[in-house]
Amino acid sequence: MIETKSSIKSNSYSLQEVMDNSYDSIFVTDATGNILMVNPTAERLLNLPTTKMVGKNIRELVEEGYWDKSIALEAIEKRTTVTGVIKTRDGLNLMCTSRPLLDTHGNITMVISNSRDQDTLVKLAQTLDKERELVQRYKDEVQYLRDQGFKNRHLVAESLAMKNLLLEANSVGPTETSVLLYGQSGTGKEILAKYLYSISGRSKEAFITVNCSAIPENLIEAELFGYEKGSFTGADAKGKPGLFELADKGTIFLDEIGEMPLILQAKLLRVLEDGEVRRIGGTTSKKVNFRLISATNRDLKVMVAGKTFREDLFYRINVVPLHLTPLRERPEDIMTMSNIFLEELNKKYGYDKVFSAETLQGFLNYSWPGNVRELRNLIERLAITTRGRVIDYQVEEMTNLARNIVTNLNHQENGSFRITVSSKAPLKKTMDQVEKEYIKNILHECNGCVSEAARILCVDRSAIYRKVQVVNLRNQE
Ligand SMILES: Nc1ncnc2c1ncn2[C@@H]1O[C@H](COP(=O)(O)OP(=O)(O)OP(=O)(O)O)[C@@H](O)[C@H]1O
Repeated sequence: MIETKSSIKSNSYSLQEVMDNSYDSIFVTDATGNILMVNPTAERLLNLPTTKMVGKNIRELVEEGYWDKSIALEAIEKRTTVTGVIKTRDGLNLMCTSRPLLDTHGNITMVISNSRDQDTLVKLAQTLDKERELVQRYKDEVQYLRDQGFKNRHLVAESLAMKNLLLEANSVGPTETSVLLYGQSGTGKEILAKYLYSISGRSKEAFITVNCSAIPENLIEAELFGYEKGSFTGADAKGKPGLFELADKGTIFLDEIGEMPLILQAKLLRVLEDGEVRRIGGTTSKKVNFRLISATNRDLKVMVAGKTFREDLFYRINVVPLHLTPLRERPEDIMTMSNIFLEELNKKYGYDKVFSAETLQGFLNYSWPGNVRELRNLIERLAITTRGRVIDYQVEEMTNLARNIVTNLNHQENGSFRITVSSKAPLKKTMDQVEKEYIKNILHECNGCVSEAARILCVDRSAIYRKVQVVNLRNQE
C-alpha cells in the first residue's frame, strides 16, 4: 500500500508533465463535477485561467456560458464513458470524451475528460485529403508521361537478330531476374530496358535511370545512396533520398555500369545482397526492393580479368545477358526504322517527305558507328535540310554525307573546324562557349560516343556530360 502511494507520488511530477504537454485539453473532476485539475490546453481552448476553473463545479461554467453543455456531467449521470461535441463561448467546437473511474465498490472516484478542437481536426482532415489528391494527381501524371514515353517510342524489331532478342526479352521481362544489356552506344539498350520494365509486374512503379558515367565520381555515392542532413558541405539541408530508395518497388536501370568506380561496386554489391541501403551520414538502413537492369558497351569479362570490375558483382548482375547487335548487321531494321523515323518527323513538322531508293541504299551501305542514334539524327537532319518532297542522294553521296556530317556544318577543308562566338562577350563566357562547341564537334565526329570523345579529349566521361549536358540532349530524344 505504502509502495503504491510512493509510486504515485514519484510519478506525479511526470503526470503533470504529460498534462502540460498534451495536445488535448484535459479536465479532471470529482464525482460531483468539481474541477480538480486542468491543463494549459484547456486554459487556451476555454480562454479562462486555471485559477478560475480549479475548485469550481462544471455546472457553474456551463451556467456562465463557457460551454453550451457538459459531457463530464453526462458521464457522471450515466456512470459510463460519453463522447460528444460541445461549443465554447468563443464558438469553438470541441470533440469531448469523459470517462468516469470507479472504485472497487462501483463509486465514481474521478472523471477524466479530454477534448480536442473539432475544427482543427476537420481542417487537418481536409488538408490531408488535399495532399492525398495532389499525390494521386502526381501519380497519374507520372503514369501518363510514362505511357506517352512508351507509346511514342516504337521498338522496331524487323531483323532476325532483333526478333530473337525480343523473344528472349519477352520471356525474361515479366520475371524478377537481373538483366545485363550489352551493345555498342546507340544500339537501343535503354529503349530495351524500358521495354523490359513495361512488360514486368513493376510497370506501374518507378523506373529510375542512372547513367553511371554521367554523374561525377564524387557525387555518385550521394546520388545512389542519398544522405542525411548536414552529412557533408554543400549537401541539401534537409537531406535527400538516394536513387535506390526512389526505385523501391520499381526498377532501376544502371546504364554504363562498367564506369562505376570500384568502391561503389562494392557498395552496390552489398545493396543487392542485403536488400538495404543506408544514406551517407545515416545510422539506420532501409529495406529496398527493386529490380535491376544494367547496361554496358564494355566487355565486362575483360574488365573482371583486368580487376577493374568486381567478379562477384559481375555474376550478380549478369544473370541474364542480352546482346544488341550493331545496326549495320541489321539491314531490315535500317529500312523499317528509316521509314518510321521519317514518318515521325513528317507528323511533327507537317511534312510529306519520302526517301528515294538510292538514299535507302546509301543507308544500307553505311557502317553506322553511332548505330540507331546516328540514324535517327541523320534522318532528322536530312528531313529538315531537304527542300523538295523527295530526300534523294546517290549511294556514294549518302555515305559521304553520313561520314562527314560535321564537315557540312562547320568543318574547314584542312581538318580544323570553325566555331563562331559573339563579339564583345566577356572572356569567361566566350571560353565556355568555345569549350562547349569544341566538345560538341568532337562528339559529332565520334557519332555521339562519349567514351571515344573522352579518349580524344583526355578528360573523364563525366566532364563531357557535365559540360555539354549530353544527358539532357539524350533525354529529349
Ligand atoms: N529498336 C529500336 N527501335 C526504335 N528506336 C530505337 C531502337 N533502338 C534504338 N532506338 C532509338 O535510338 C536512340 C538510341 O537508343 P538508346 O538510347 O536506347 O541506345 P543505348 O544503347 O542505350 O545508347 P548509349 O549506350 O549511348 O546510352 C533512341 O532514340 C532510341 O529510341
